[in-house]
Amino acid sequence: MEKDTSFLLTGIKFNKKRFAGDFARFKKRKQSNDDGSVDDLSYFKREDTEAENVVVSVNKKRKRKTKAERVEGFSVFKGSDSVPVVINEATEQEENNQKELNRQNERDLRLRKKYGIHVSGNNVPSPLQGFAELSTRYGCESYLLHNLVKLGFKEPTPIQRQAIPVLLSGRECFAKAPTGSGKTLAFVYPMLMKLKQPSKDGIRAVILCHTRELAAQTTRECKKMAKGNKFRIKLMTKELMRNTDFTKLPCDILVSTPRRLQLCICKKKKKIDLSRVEYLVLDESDKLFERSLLEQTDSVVKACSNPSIIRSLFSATLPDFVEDVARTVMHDAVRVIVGDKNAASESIKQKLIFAGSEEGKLLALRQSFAESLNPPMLIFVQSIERAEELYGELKFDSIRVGVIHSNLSQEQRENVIDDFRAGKTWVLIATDVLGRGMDFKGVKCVINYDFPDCAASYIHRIGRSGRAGRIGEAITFYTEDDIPYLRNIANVMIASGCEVPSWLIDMPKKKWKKHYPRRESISTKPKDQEE
Ligand SMILES: Nc1ncnc2c1ncn2[C@@H]1O[C@H](COP(=O)(O)OP(=O)(O)OP(=O)(O)O)[C@@H](O)[C@H]1O
Repeated sequence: MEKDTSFLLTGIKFNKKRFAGDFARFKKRKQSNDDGSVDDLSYFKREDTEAENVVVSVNKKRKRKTKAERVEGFSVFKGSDSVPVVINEATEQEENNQKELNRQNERDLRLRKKYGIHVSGNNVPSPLQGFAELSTRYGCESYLLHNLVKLGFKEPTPIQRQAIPVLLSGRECFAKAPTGSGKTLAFVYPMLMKLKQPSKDGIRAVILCHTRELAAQTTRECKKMAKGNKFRIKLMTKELMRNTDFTKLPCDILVSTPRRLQLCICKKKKKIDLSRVEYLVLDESDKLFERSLLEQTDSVVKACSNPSIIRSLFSATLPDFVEDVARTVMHDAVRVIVGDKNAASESIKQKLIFAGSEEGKLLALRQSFAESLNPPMLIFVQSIERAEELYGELKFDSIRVGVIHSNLSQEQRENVIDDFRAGKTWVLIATDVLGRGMDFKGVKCVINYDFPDCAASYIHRIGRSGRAGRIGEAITFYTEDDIPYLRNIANVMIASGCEVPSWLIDMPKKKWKKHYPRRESISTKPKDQEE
């Protein structure tokens, strides 16, 4: 490949011939493992009796096969007259196998239908009936199951039911599932299971996140899930970049933004070696493929050159172009979609409010605080400048308000997040830097003070509330400038099961380019007093 071409966008196909060995290895991998003994399986709901039946019937199948082999041996001694018996047995065996396969397929279909899981790809592994199957089917180590118990997770979420078996069976995967539906565990857990034990064999897994905040959060989640094992899980911080000889860095899982990792790849001396990476996750993958991050993401994907690498893409939004990239770059990948492709999480009550003007927005906001302030609450605006302006307006009101955007130092950003998590701040004003991936427990309400710039951004922003099955609320202010784009939001609302007034449905659709209208500044000062 030429030096400066994009790896992701050149339509590279996996060379099955060249990697025939790996290909065969994937095929050979067993999906069931009978020796997983965990003391604590009773904690998990025993929905998995069907799965156990499958394991039992697979064993039966094995037994039958042994019988067939014995018959074959017998026929050798007995002479040719026993051959027809062998053929009959073999045919019977094949029929039974086929019947069992059909039954399994039906069970899979039923389970996928129940949880709104849609899959495409060859031989997609069966979804999980429950967490206990991680042990019975995949021999998951008991410390990992104990960690699930400690985290209070009783049942897998739909994306976890399907994506975990896909990744455990060594398949690449691109997945879309609603915000707050546990995608992090869906990619971290199989990674920990596959890595098995810590090793000093260079960097073994990489998780790319679009912001430092998300990278820090994902590192923390990884550590929680890996507790009890001595995996080296590292966050790519400025200090690490500055002070580390990457040629000597033992690291099982590295979590980073694409920019920081690219800088380490391009270092002249002691640069990072990603050629042994076995697992690569692109979280918020559609964001990573946007123009601003594409080049950096591309260099990381290219540097992860291990031919048997397992790559996966996760997001709550999966535009067609990301699917196209996934299909060209990935090998025999499985596509997993949970719910409707253009929907937001169904647990969020979505409202649109016509605020008339910029002044109207501020009035409406203050009025809603006066009627019922329901913290913690996030307010999204379209720019750094507007975030500061709104903060300037609200900081003297009797609410605890904070602000976050990319012009703050790393330390300031960390402090703002810590204060919000700790409940010291009730209302956090943010730009889209916080619009994706961040998991703040119990955010009750998201206000889109400024209309989002695209449908995906709407879905991610409002998805900061209504997480892990909790109820959330999303209020979106709009002015005349935003009216042409209302229909696009209405589509998301309809797809997520919200009621939408008929006049909105009748509006014409407008192709949504990035929507950043020039807005009047946020201020209650009379115009002649503004600086
Ligand atoms: N099986 C489970 N049962 C209950 N809660 C879970 C389960 N799995 C994950 N969670 C919790 O759900 C919350 C949301 O998970 P996570 O942040 O992974 O969502 P996500 O799908 O990545 O969302 P987003 O698209 O916004 O990034 C977290 O607080 C997590 O601890």
